[in-house]
Amino acid sequence: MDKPTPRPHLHVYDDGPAVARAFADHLVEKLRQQPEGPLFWALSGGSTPKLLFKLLAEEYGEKIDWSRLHFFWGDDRMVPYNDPESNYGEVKSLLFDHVAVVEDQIHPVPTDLPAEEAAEAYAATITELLPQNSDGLPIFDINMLGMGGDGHTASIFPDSMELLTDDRVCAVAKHPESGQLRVTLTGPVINASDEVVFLVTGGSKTERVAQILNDTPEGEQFPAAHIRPTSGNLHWFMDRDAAKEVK
Ligand SMILES: O=C1O[C@H](COP(=O)(O)O)[C@@H](O)[C@H](O)[C@H]1O
Repeated sequence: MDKPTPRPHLHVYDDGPAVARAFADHLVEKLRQQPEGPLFWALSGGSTPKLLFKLLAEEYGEKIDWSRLHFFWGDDRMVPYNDPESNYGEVKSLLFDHVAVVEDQIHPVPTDLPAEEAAEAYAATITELLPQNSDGLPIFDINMLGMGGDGHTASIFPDSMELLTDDRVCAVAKHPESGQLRVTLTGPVINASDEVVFLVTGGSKTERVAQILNDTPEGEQFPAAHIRPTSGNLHWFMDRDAAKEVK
């Protein structure tokens, strides 16, 4: 018999800033519980992470041993690092420029390469640096994700569900409306993470969150519903608006 999928841990706070603070505290606690060694963190873009990076820079500079953190991205857009669309560029200006991170431990997607080459090079970097599970998949300690209003996560969109089972570490994705190219971690890699944490806020996500977390048949068509780490450590940090219709 298949093992039942454990229920995600749901955490609901008043608003986006409270969600960002709760995640920052969660990170501090994770470092405390795992007091030695590196912590491999896959970051995401999005509105709530922006609040998080600003908060970490302003209030957590001294609370975190930054030398233990190794930074990667769950997805990034194929734009220069100084483009406002760059997920890496955002973290650099909001966080890395203000705290004692170790430069050599920051691993952005090499967006100066053509997209397919960038995906392959990024997969090679991740494979070289991270520990692997028995299936040869890299293990991120924390994979932080957002969810778009269309149910996408990382850059796995509803029209490219095959990326949820792709056997590569990274793949090229295309935004369904703008056609913008991106590099994303694939589903098996996200699900091999020791812990996955969604940060989702705002009333524009209420219906999608309910479809996914209430286990409705409609929810299955959205990539975010298929993120079920084999470790069982799945957390959804939400504000009241996003979680309003979760039963
Ligand atoms: O395109 C992206 O969007 C998602 C969700 O962002 P949000 O602003 O709706 O929270 C994000 O997780 C992903 O990294 C980003 O590239």
